[in-house]
Amino acid sequence: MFSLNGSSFTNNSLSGVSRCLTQSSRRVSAPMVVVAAVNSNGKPGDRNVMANVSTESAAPVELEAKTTVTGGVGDVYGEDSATEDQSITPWVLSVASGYSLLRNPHYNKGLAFTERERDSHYLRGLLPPGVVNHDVQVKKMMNSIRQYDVPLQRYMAMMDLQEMNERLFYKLLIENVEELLPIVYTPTVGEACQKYGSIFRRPQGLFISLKEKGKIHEVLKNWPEKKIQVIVVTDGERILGLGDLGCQGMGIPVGKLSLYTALGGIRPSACLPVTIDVGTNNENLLNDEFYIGLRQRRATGQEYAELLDEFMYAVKQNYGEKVLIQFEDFANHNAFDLLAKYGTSHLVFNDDIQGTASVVLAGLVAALNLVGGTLAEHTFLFLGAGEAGTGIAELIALEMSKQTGIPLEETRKKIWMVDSKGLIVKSRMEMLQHFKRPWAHDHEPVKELVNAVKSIKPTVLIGSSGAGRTFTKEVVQAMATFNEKPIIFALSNPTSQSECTAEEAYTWSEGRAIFASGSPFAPVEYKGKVYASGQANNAYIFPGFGLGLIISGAIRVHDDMLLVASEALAEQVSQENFEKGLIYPPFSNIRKISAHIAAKVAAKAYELGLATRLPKPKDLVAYAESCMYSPTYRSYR
Ligand SMILES: NC(=O)C1=CN([C@@H]2O[C@H](COP(=O)(O)OP(=O)(O)OC[C@H]3O[C@@H](n4cnc5c(N)ncnc54)[C@H](OP(=O)(O)O)[C@@H]3O)[C@@H](O)[C@H]2O)C=CC1
Ligand SMILES: CC(=O)C(=O)O
Ligand SMILES: [Mg+2]
Repeated sequence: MFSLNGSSFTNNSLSGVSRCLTQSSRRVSAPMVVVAAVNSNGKPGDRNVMANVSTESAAPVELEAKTTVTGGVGDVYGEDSATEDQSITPWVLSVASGYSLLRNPHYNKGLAFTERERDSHYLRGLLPPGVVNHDVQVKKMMNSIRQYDVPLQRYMAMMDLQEMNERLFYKLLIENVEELLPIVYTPTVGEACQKYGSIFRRPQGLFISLKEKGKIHEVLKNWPEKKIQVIVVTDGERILGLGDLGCQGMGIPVGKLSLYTALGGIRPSACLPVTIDVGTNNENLLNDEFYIGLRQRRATGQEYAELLDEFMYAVKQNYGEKVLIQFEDFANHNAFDLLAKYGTSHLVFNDDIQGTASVVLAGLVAALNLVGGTLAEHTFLFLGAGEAGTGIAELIALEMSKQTGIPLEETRKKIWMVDSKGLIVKSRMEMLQHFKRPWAHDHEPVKELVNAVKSIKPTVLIGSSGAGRTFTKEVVQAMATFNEKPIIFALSNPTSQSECTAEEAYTWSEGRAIFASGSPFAPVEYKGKVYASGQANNAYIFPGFGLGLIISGAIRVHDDMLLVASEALAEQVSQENFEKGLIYPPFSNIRKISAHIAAKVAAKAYELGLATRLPKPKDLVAYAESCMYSPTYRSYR
């Protein structure tokens, strides 16, 4: 659905085949496009009102008298109150048809338009005569994508499809999720971000740079959709384990939001990808003639804080209290502060700190079925004490504390961390960033990971360093000497940054490791047995988590919601999965999993008094499922 400003009116106006709806109230069941929507008398909110009458659904929609084009009732566009010397903008609601219908990704069905639709929507001659159904289109598209050997080419083919036929894109992704997730998400999305400047074609989200300071509220209105429910925002400073990619980080919010739709059932039109561009400290990008972002070093301090603050309040002003803002891939020197600052005023969620914590805790709870013991009986060692590492550690400590009644300060002592300077110990306290301090325990300094492993003797080793191949043979072998079944998570993305490969984990532990990684690895054969590893990635959590917040109308995120999301995910691991050594369920079941996560998160929101959608539905799983977007084609009258 497009609501276009004056400048794009010509491109999208519907030529001779357009028909205007001028009655004050009528049923509409054809694809509708707002072709001109310019604030007529400078009345704030006019464009929002117009967006409300537009709909992506082809289902009949009642247009209330007060929101129709004829003015009069309510005079929402100021047409009646305008004096003769005041100008107003003439605008129409048009039915998308003919060429413009084929160019509209929300409504285009390509060769799946029926004979009747081809007649009634002026499509004759614009399409070849063959008619194929949605299933055949999916089959054909998968064949076509499989022709590409290079993952980045597959990524670009998927992006082209998303811009051409949205429902085909989502059907393809949902039905082939295990094959396509590594394309639209990690690892390929990492390469796409590195090359985003060269492959950039059309806007997939909003770029908000320092140039837009003071105008962010207006910039948000340039986005064609008005009913936004989820925003994923990055400032591009820590893109996966690839570092500062500046404005090119846009691939991440775009990818995450396509998973919100495919995996969590959030309507595509309700998703808004945003990249905040405050510059980059990446010299290669600054010197790259094809770089698409601001060519300056990163703004920091007050300048940074002011831009972010303006953004956060403009979002609330535009989309209301209940829009979910997911912070993604910020550097840790901003991420923790932003979460703390806006956690009390906005519905915010940091995927790297909180989503990752929830998915890893789920994997650990499931792994206990294979190794035995309770969480509190295990000892944890992390390589990497940043957002992911300390976020996971805190949630494990919280869960241990809830299970045992032991205070949090005590349960934290079961968790150790190594950063780039070595083991985090009390003697380093003064020099530590605030988020590392709870993990500084009594121990002599240790520089190398392998020595920390030998000294602490963890049962669980978690890599969250962004540094590839740091779980060496010696490290994995050490884990395997004092653990019958060492639990090893190599969380760093993309694949190049994984702390070890699946093959290394199984081979060096002689097939005994319980292994999961952030980016997927193919099954490994070791001594005649095949080992399939799980993907410990926050993609299991955030789509269902966000859905739960939305369906309950939650106004704040609470740690207990992360715990129940974890529990819901762990419950979805079947006996059959365990028998294969898996601690996560297959992604092919993800929509069912997301509905369960959503139901538990929503239930917790109601319990905590944070839900605003009343009354509470009786069966939250069924309700969550009923709210999920389906990419099935609609029939156009
Ligand atoms: N699987 C998943 O779902 C997720 C995976 N991740 C991945 O985790 C990684 C880290 O992300 P995040 O925590 O946000 O990043 P941060 O930058 O916040 O933290 C990185 C941490 O790793 C430490 N570190 C870096 N290099 C080394 C090294 N060679 N040896 C020891 N420690 C090292 C850093 O040390 P110091 O503090 O001293 O600089 C820091 O403590 C990324 O690759 C990201 O893709 C993140 C979120 C979710
Ligand atoms: C998965 C993810 O969020 C990350 O690697 O940053
Ligand atoms: Mg991330």
